[in-house]
Amino acid sequence: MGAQIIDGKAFAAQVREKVAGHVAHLRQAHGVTPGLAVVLVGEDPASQVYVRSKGKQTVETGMNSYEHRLDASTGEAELLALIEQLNSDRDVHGILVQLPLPAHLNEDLVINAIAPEKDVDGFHISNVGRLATGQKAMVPCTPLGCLMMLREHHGSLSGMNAVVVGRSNIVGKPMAQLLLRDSCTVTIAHSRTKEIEEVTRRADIVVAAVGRPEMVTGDWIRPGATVIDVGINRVDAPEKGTNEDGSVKTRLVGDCHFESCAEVAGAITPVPGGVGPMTIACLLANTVTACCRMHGLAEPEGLTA
Ligand SMILES: Nc1nc2c(c(=O)[nH]1)N[C@@H](CN(C=O)c1ccc(C(=O)N[C@@H](CCC(=O)O)C(=O)O)cc1)CN2
Repeated sequence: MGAQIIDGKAFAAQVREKVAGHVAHLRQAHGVTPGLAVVLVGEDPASQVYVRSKGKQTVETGMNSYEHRLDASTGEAELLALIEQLNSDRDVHGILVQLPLPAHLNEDLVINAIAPEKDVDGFHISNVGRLATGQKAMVPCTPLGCLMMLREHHGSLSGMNAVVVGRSNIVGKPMAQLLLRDSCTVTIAHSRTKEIEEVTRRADIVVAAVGRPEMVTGDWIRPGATVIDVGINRVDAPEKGTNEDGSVKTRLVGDCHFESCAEVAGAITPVPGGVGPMTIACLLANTVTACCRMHGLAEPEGLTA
């Protein structure tokens, strides 16, 4: 393995430290405590873990955490009424609705009901448009985390060739916008891209966000390129044996085949411990940013796009 490992866990800890420092300053100098409201509908086990972790880290960094857990059968009107209440609550600076929502709820409708200035996920159509047109926006947490790691690793990204594999609204598209804003030459590749390996082989930076386990292999990567793996896929791991109930044990893998990519790349993020931890750290950063913007205060340095 030749590649340097980009340690997202350690980098996320640094981001949280910066967030905590700025929160302490806001409280002492301005008497303001940022507050984050997280809404979870239903009992999806992974979502429950993420929401618990968000609440814990919010409190650990000195902010107020407001958790709203709603039954899986909650109707749209009830959810929208809660969002309306949080929109007008002056103690709440950030609002996040954990995704995925149960199938009977319209995700776009719900997200667009959040006040754009409190939309710490950066998913509201107004923030999407502002990002695309180079205006001040709330930026989606996962792409923001990737950008922070790339800036830390490379310094300037100006003039680099970046290929984003995946075109989702949550990661692929905003990632491409952020790289463009940092003056990269950006290509978005996807499942229909012809000779995709040749496209990625031209890249100085490959961001893989397709949701397909280990799709990107070492022969897709230009020697020395930086690989950011956004995928978090749980796959069977028969080599680890079975659980007490007889089911096969599992392991997490990214969208990149780690071993073969790491042979060729100059730097790579692992899964787990790469992009994932940065997602929650950037949520905390966005909450502080939203709070500062709402109160007309200086934004923390190094925590925004
Ligand atoms: N409203 C939102 N919903 C969802 C988002 C989001 O950004 N906003 N992202 C994901 C889930 N997510 C946060 O919500 C998230 C996913 C993964 C991790 C993480 O740290 N992963 C670890 C591995 C964890 C494990 O062992 O299972 C890692 O990669 O090291 C954090 C947050 C979907 N929903």
